[in-house]
Amino acid sequence: MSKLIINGFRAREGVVEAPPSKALTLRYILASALSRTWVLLRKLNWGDDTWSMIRGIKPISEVEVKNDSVRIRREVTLERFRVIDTGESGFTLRTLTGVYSGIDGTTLLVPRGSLIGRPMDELLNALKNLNAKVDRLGSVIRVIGSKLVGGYVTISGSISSQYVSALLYLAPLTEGGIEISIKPPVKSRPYIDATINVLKDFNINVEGNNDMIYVSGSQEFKAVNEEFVIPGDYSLAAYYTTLSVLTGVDIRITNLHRDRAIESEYAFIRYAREVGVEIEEKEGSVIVKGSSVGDLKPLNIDLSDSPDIVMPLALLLARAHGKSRIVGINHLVYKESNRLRGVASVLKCLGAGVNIDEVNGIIEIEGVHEMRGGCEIDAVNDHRIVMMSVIGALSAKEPITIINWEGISKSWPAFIWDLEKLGAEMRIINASP
Ligand SMILES: O=C(O)C1=C[C@@H](OP(=O)(O)O)[C@@H](O)[C@H](O)C1
Ligand SMILES: C=C(OP(=O)(O)O)C(=O)O
Repeated sequence: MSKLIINGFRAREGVVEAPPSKALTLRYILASALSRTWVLLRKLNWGDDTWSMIRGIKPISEVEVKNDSVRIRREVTLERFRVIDTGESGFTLRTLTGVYSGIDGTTLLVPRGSLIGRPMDELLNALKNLNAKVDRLGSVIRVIGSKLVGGYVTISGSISSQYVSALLYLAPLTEGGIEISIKPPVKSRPYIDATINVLKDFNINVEGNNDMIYVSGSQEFKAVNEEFVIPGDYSLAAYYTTLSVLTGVDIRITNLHRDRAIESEYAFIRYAREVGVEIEEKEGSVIVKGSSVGDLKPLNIDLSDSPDIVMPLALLLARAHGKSRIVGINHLVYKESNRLRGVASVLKCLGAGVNIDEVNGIIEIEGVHEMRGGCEIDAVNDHRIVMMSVIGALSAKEPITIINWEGISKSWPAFIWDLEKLGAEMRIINASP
């Protein structure tokens, strides 16, 4: 185990490129694996979750990885037994459980680390109601797949939108399609829309409104283009925005395209503006005017739709003048760690006032004028808690030590180097030789 010591920040360079979208990388890889024609995907997010998805599709597809691109197409194999290591990727485990339910053969899906114990039951029950043969042996999911008839199914919307994404990927593979009724409250809804948009890029027809979605069966995945370029990730770029504000340095973030954003993640830009940050958007770039930030305003908001921006937004609110309240985030406890607790522990180290209510999914934050530091944070190997800890620490008065930070590789393996280029002063101490 190593310790990451954050000493401070000396601005060096103000132009950075947003890392490619993790959520879209995974969606395009999975859809391409179901397409009979070759699809070229460029500028992928190369975090651990992408490798989990690539391992996951290999038994049913041809995959050629070259530089930062991948070519993929569906392959018909006679192989009828597969074991897949899904790593810690919730999206991979859930959507593959759905997809392999509709493909002949037995598949064992093996979750690792923090993914063991994350919720799956609602999805397994929904699939069983569609006559899929799925069960769980300890942490391993066993899927005995076959062509399913399809039908009507209800699923909770309050645990994870990825259950719905799983059913959406499965539906075209069934004979008669699936009608999905999502039981409210529906959390992370824009991620369902992101799945629907990617399916549309593969000629899959999806109908319906908010809580009722219908996807007809026996549809072919046929990519509308031979090539897709993955756009930047607004939920990851949010940490650059936060760094700009907390350190008072202007930063231009390239590779952010409004028209291809996932709304859950783009919402960060809207809230940052509400807090009082000046942000300009032009030609695929976001320019954050950290140097002209005055007093930040507190917020009272519902982030049911946007779980992944809670962490960077909490950092901004920790510097706001007054008390903020974020509600609707019960689902933060089901992520790579219990993120309500993670956010609280980072904010405490920074000296902000914080109160969490895990039952009702609420965080209250009392802003401070200056981030304190001088403490140790256990980032519990949760990539978004690591990012929050590092960015908070870069603006703190006293050095902060972060342990269990290696989980950063889930979505942004180059995070530490990318920040060093901007002027972050950090060092790593290896606890063992
Ligand atoms: O579908 C996706 O790509 C995601 C959906 C969200 O999860 P939930 O739907 O479980 O809230 C989000 O937190 C996760 O990082 C990515
Ligand atoms: C929760 C996340 O991803 P997943 O659910 O796919 O593991 C995340 O990236 O923060």
